[in-house]
Amino acid sequence: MAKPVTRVHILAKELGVKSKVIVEKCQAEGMDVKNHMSTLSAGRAATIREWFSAGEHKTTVETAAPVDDKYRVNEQKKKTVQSEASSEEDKSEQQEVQEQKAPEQKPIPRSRLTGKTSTRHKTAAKAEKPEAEEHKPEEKKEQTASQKRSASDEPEQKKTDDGKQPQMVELPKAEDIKPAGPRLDSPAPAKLSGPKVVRMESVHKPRHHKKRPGKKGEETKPHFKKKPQTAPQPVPESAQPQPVKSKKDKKKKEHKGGEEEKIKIPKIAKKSKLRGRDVEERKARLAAARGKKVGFKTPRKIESKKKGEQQKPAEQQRPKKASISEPISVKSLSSALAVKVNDIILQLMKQGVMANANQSISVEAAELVALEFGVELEIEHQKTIEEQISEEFENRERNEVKRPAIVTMLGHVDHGKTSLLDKIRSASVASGEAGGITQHVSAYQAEIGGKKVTFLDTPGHAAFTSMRARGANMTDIVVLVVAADDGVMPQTVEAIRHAQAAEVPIVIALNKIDIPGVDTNKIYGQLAEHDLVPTEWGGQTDVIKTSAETGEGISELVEHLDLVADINEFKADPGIPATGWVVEARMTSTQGVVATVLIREGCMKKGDVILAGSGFGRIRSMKNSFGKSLKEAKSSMPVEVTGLSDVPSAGDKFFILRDINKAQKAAEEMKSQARERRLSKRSQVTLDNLFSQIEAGNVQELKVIIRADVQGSVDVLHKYISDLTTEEIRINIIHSGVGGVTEGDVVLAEASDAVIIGFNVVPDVKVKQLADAKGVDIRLYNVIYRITEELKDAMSGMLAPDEVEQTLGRLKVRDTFRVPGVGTIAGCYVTDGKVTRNSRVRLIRDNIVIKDNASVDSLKHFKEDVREIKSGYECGLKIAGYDDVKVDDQIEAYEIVEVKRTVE
Ligand SMILES: Nc1nc2c(ncn2[C@@H]2O[C@H](COP(=O)(O)OP(=O)(O)OP(=O)(O)O)[C@@H](O)[C@H]2O)c(=O)[nH]1
Repeated sequence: MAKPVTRVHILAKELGVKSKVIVEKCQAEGMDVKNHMSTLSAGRAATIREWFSAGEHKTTVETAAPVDDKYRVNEQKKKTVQSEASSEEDKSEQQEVQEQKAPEQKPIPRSRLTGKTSTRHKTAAKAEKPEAEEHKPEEKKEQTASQKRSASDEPEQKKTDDGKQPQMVELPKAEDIKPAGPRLDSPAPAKLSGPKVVRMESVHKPRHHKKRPGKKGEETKPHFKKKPQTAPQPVPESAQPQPVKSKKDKKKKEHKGGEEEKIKIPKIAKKSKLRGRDVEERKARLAAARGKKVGFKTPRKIESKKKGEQQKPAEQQRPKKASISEPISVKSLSSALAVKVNDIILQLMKQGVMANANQSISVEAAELVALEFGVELEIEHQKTIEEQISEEFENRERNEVKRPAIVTMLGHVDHGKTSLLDKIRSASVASGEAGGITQHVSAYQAEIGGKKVTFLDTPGHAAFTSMRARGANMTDIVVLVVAADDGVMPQTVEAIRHAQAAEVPIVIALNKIDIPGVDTNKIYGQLAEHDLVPTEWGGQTDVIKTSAETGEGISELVEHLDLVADINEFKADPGIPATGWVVEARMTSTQGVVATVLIREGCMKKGDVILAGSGFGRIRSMKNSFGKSLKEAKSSMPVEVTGLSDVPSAGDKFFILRDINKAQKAAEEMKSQARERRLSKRSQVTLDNLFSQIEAGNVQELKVIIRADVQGSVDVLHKYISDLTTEEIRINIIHSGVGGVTEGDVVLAEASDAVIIGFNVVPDVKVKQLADAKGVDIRLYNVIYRITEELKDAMSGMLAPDEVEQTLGRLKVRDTFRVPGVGTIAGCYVTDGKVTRNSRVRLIRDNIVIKDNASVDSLKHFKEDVREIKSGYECGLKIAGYDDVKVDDQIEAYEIVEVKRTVE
């Protein structure tokens, strides 16, 4: 659906110029346009189009100072912009060719040129149709000639692109064209009021930019409906008829007669007055036109424009610009926009956002609402106290010294992570650490042979990644544990991806080396396949052979990790007040809140004021990972502290502060912000918002996770998707694998801001729920070209998922019945949602799609035909045209719904 307004970057894309150029030009002309995200009314957009269109869109008064020719978009340039294939070099060559050609073309009226007809010609032709009817046969002839020429121009055009020969051929022929008189089917010229309008709006640029991408085989993919391109109908000015006798049109005719320059000069002098009136008039016309045709404009606006001066008091009071600070609640938006809360709730509902007055909404939702009410919304990001404190800590002067490395162990199940950690810890105890192993701890510092290393014992890859997702990049090094008797297994690969995504050094612990007959070379080969070429093979990855059983290689591993810390210069100032992360925290009945924190840098003492997430207080007690009471702890040390007022979350930052009141204020603020955050949606990169994120400079790299039914598909997708990398955006496939989308994929996608592409696979219900909760975009396909098409469209801001699949329910096949003459009936149990007679269904076996997009032939409850069956009931279902249903198969019921786009 078209929108009443647009944004600078969208218009820039359309015109093929940089947003910055438009912004600068607008500012120079006194328009209130701030940046590439600024909204533009349709009137303004039309004015800007004219500035940048080298005379094609004659829609506004000629009041603005001319745009520098290099920014004007002529036909040739537009073509270049649209053509994805053309390189920067081509562009500059093309410009050169045009510049050389320009003096030749100048004296020739545009209407005489063959090739593509400009919008202006179309207008002229339309306006003069009645008289032209008399010359129809002649015109038809001309049309055919033009068509031929236009077709033959294509190769000529290409030559130009190659820099061999410029376009605009057959100019003399065009002079022969003498179409005269208007055509019958032309609409009557618009009658407008307003004395200062020099030229009328004649041809609208198609407003609908968001359409489904074209199907395979189509040469081009128009993103909006173009009027069928008829043959060019150039109308020489001399032959133009004058059907309208009004003064205004006479004036218009004068302009067409080539006296534009003369008229421009006095208009420039009256610039500001004219612009205001003209823009207002244009807005009114466009609003009225839209209201009639598509009716998406709010009735309020149309009415107010119809009434002219008599605006409603509420609208009069409404500001043109408003600012608001995050988090944005419906109430605060209501007062900022001067719009009733109920009206805002209504607009949000139209966007599919359900919120009450006190609820927080996302920035995007707020911007869209503001847009609907014609208010430009500025979002002020107020620094939270935590951010202020964090900044203060970052900006402190430092006297840095080496600190122990912080290490996380990852690897396949049963490859020996826990055994290795236990061994290191007991070796550490044996090597003189006081106390004893009293309990299982989530982090501890080992000291073997004078080398200190801190180990984080996270429960799995997901925890490691979700910590990272929260900004808690606690780990300096990942130790990848690979059992020598088992080699690289699926979870090892997953761990490699997580570690690679975290961009931390990876050290391999080749464990269980004590087991006889292990083939290390085979494992090296497997590791090399995942870009981890061992140093023994001349690569960069260190492999330490260990045995948690015999203790072999343990001290070597610790020494090596210490060395990596040296090489990577993990440094910190041990003297400044400490800061770091919360590793885990719990409430106990005896000690209150007990939190294990990891000091990233600095020093903390018993009695210090601590702020950790929503908790604050004075440190009552402090213990090391062996249960020994401490008075002081330094960089890279994990310690257990008590004294916090509230249980912080794992991954929260902590700070040692001087002022307890400041700590209390910050903790309270964080508590309320955490609540607000939970309520408003997280803005994860999705294909829908990809373009706006690229434009805003938030994304230079699109991270993708691929899941497919077979390895062959994974390989093909790898190639196709990697090939989409452009100058503006790089595609980075961070993980790929065979089988359904897993929870691990979703966690990885969330942490890395990646999009998941599934080919012939589906996520199970739990995974889907997780993805929804985390705002992770899972895109499912069953045709490869659709993937590349949609990615391309997303990257160019043209994605139009106006048809969206909506899952209705899931069924489990409990039994199958063969009915002669009918086929196989699946005896199903609806485990989730519902299935209807009109649903589309897909058959899934082991998370792999076996049959998709099938319809339901029959749906029965016992012997009765039914329209739908809800969760908890059994049914007999026949999939149309498919009989290979097996017990334990899953059937997913879904429907395709049209969803209004909300993407900018
Ligand atoms: N022979 C031998 N066995 C080992 C070694 N390390 C671990 N094991 C055995 O391997 C099994 C699994 O070890 P764990 O330490 O529990 O493995 P894990 O990777 O922590 O497993 P999860 O915590 O389930 O992921 C246990 O029976 C250990 O005794 C080793 O170096 N040599």
